[in-house]
Amino acid sequence: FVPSSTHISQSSFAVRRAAHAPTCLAPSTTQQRRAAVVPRMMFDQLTEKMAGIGEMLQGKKKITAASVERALGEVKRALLDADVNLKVTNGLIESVRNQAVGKLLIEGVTPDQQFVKIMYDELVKVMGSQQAPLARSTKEGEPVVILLAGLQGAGKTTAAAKLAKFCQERGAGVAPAEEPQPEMKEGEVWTPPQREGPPGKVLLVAGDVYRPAAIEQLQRLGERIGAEVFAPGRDVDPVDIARGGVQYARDGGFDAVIVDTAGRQVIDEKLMDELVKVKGACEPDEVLLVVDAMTGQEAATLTAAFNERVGITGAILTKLDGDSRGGSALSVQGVSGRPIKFVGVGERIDDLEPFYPDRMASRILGMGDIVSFVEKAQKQVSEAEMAQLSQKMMDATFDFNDFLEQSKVVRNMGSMANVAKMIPGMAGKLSQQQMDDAEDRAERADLFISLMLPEERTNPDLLIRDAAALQRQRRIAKAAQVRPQDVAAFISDFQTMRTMMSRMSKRMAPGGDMGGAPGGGAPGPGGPPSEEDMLAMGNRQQRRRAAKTGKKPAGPSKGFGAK
Ligand SMILES: Nc1nc2c(ncn2[C@@H]2O[C@H](COP(=O)(O)OP(=O)(O)OP(=O)(O)O)[C@@H](O)[C@H]2O)c(=O)[nH]1
Repeated sequence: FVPSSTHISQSSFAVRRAAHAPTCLAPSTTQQRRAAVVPRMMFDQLTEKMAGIGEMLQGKKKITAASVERALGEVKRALLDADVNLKVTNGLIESVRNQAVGKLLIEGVTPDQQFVKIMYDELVKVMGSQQAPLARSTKEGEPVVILLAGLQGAGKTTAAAKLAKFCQERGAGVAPAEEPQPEMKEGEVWTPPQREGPPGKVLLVAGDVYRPAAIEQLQRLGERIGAEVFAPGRDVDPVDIARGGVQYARDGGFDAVIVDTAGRQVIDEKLMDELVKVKGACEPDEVLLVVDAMTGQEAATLTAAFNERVGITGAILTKLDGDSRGGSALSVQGVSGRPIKFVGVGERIDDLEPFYPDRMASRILGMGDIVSFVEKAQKQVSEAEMAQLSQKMMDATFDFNDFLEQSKVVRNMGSMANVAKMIPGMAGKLSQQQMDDAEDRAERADLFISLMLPEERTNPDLLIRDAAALQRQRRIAKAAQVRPQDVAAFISDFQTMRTMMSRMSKRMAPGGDMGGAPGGGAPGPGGPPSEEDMLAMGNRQQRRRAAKTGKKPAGPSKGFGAK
């Protein structure tokens, strides 16, 4: 299993369905995608500019004051354009300047690399340096109490359910008090361990009695994740609801209790007072402000205001998938002194991630984020499945069902844009058009496979070598309303990919010339195959094909399923 290359190749290899499939889902999918294009581009702009700044110092022998000033001018513009708070921006620039100017070059490190490293360290620092873990209960044997606050529509109710699911799965914050939180050294990251045994018992408390549908929304979400919801109703005082909810959780042996509260349109004194009282009544271990990333640096100002008025322990930054200009992520800690603990990256219940300053800095600098990419991939595919899959790759028995399964994994990881952002070197490299095309091509590949007979899916040779292979391909093309060549191209590229995967897996397996690590066929110490390896393999194939047919090898391949 090779997460990056396999997934990306499948996505980019797949074919446009929207144009052909008679489905009413296509327009809304496209609309949603378009809606997300503009804001997402804003974050990409920051990444693009950052990449350009490193290039400004390329070829220089040492970092001079003049070159640093020029680069810093660009950094400042990029940060302000991304709506980063002015004070935070100035602090960051000053710090980078102090470190960069006159810095002696480390042997083997170019000035641009050194500058980028300084920038990276400063970005990480500005965002709080380390991942701030969810609090644990301070009272032995009692549930951890988490209070959520925020403005209307920030995503508070959704965040409550997402957090409940996170606590059920990870057991974060629900460990017994006698188990001390590990001491973390500078730069070390603590990730809550995956919970063993039954899921954590989490209670959701419906304390938003003002928005008519808030209680029902929480009940629906609770039902979906199998978490009990404490909801005495809209006529009860929110302070009593919070107190009663926490007591109910204590009596019922819950591991965590999450209290949802009423949203505010603006900072409203009356509701703020009520929040202070709710806090007093439920004595939370954690008070998290849910803020919307779309509001840029406003999210940071709001966090500071709530902290001053109510006292909070951190923030959940939502909708980072929609507008990740960076302004909010980069400003919250610096302006409010409170860390971002989680980020919301989509509307689905699983779309909540702990916030890692280092990974975010990598993304901003366009260095990609292989760590969270692999983590996400691992969550989707169990180790046993990975071992089975890599065996299939080695034996070249990877079939169309496996292909579909893999496509599903990629989809579950998010949009093509999100996946691409996490791969080093890919961030900012693909245009929106290219990503849309890749997603559409993947959908069309799925369509072709859905039109195959079960025996064709498990035995691709029926579509490749069988006497009736051409007839079978034509049948699929007709049903999909595409040209037979389109199906033929897809199948031929599938076969090429299968052969390539088999060779690659063998090379990476223990004893192979790329010396893979034991188990699962994951890339070994030699790392994943290089681009040259991939090309060499493609060329070898072309040469072999050319030798067979007596024709000269064609130019560079246009890719799987390309028209
Ligand atoms: N794209 C995206 N949408 C989100 C995210 N979090 C929440 N939303 C959406 O934002 C909208 C508002 O979310 P709610 O959870 O209802 O907001 P709320 O803060 O509870 O609203 P009030 O109760 O009015 O204060 C919903 O449509 C959610 O699906 C996220 O991380 N990404």
